Amino acid sequence: MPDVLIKNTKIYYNNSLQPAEIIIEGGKVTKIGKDLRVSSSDMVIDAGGSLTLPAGIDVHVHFREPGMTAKENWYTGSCAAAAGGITTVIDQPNTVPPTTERRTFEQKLKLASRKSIVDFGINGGVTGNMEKLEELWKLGVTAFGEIFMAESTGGLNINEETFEEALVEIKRLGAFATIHAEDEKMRLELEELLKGDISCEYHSRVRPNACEAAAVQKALKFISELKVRAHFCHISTLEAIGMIRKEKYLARGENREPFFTCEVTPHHLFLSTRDWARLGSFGKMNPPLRGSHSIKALVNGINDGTIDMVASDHAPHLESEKDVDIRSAPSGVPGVETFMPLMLAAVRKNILPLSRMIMLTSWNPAKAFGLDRQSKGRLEVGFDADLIIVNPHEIRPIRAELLHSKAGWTPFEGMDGVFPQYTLSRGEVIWIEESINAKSGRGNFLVGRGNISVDDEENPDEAE
Ligand SMILES: NC(=O)N[C@@H](CC(=O)O)C(=O)O
Ligand SMILES: [Zn+2]
Ligand SMILES: [Zn+2]
Repeated sequence: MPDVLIKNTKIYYNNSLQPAEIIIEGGKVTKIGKDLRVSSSDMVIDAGGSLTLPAGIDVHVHFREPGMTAKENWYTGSCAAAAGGITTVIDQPNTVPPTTERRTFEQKLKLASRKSIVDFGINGGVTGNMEKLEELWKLGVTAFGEIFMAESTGGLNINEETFEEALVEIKRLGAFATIHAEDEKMRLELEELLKGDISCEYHSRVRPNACEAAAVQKALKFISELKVRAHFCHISTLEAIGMIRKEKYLARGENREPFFTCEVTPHHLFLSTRDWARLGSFGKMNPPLRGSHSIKALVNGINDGTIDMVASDHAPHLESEKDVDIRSAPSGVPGVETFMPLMLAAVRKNILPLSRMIMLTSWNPAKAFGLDRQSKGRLEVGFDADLIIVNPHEIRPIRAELLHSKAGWTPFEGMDGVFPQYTLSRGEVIWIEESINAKSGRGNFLVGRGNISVDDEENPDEAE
């Protein structure tokens, strides 16, 4: 008897939506068909004609634990993820203490394993800790970074020399670098020049498009010289999109995969410098809100394949912390729970096709971050049953009071969202009828590629 039968649903298959039934056994999808003639199962979900889609994989969250648990913790952050249709997250290293060595990695792993209700990866931080990268990689970090080329929350930014050294070491390890690309020197110069500017828009001026473009250019140079696998976090500008498009075009010309991937956030897609008036210091994040030309370029980039994935950069801060003058406010906005709802609403509005949205939120992140190895990222037989069931016609305004992050507010208040009716993680229903249905700690650690014991297990013949 199957564990779960999803019936009366539609899936996206062969370029169209098709009626389907799905059987889940042992946490994996084991059968998909039009009419599977199953007489009984432990659990039957009648989807009532709604869609079943792969759940989201969010490769960029800041769950703030250890050290900043007033803002978020692994339980609240993962509940927000589940309620928003995300079943896999990758946590960033700028916690307190930062995840830059064995001790702090193990501390975070323990906390996350005890509390998370969704599966998770943990990234390793890059500061001056060159001699620690190997141990972190072997412990199973998913990737290194986000490596901060400029100042942001946590103050983990490094200079150009250290950045290059880190990429050399990451290449040596056969690992993967994720990069927060903004130019610190330019930011500091502009900070000096814009001293008298006390408007909120100041934050967009002190980190202008050129600030991101300069850093992306430098990083691209190192990446292609070293041929190191890399990923650009939260790309936000017309200029950066142009450079990335060109590099990918050159790679195609040489008949090879590009060395890098990139992500864009929902806040850079759906908010703009026009929102400064509404959001004030709550609109402060790095990179900052951009103008309409950049937003058009991002939309083009997600449609033409220049952008590989969407990630939330969920960076919760409390209302009391944000509600101060623009210079004192911390940078970052919450977004893990609104990520999929905003993307699904964008599909409804024909901003992008459903097929592209599925790629951007599940398969592409799984592939880039090596989670395909762990059966993540597809609604297909043999893959983990990480699924959402959604009615795409059910658009409702986003309301902070209904969200689960400790942040308690959202920059997307009142905007349209399509929320999941069900979220399943490895076949378990963890979100149903507007409530969480999961024990803390049910989430699994997705050990990274560098962990030797994993490789030994998977390829016993190849072990040295
Ligand atoms: N995006 C932000 O503005 N803030 C992030 C850090 C980061 O991603 O730069 C945070 O951790 O608060
Ligand atoms: Zn960042
Ligand atoms: Zn971030």
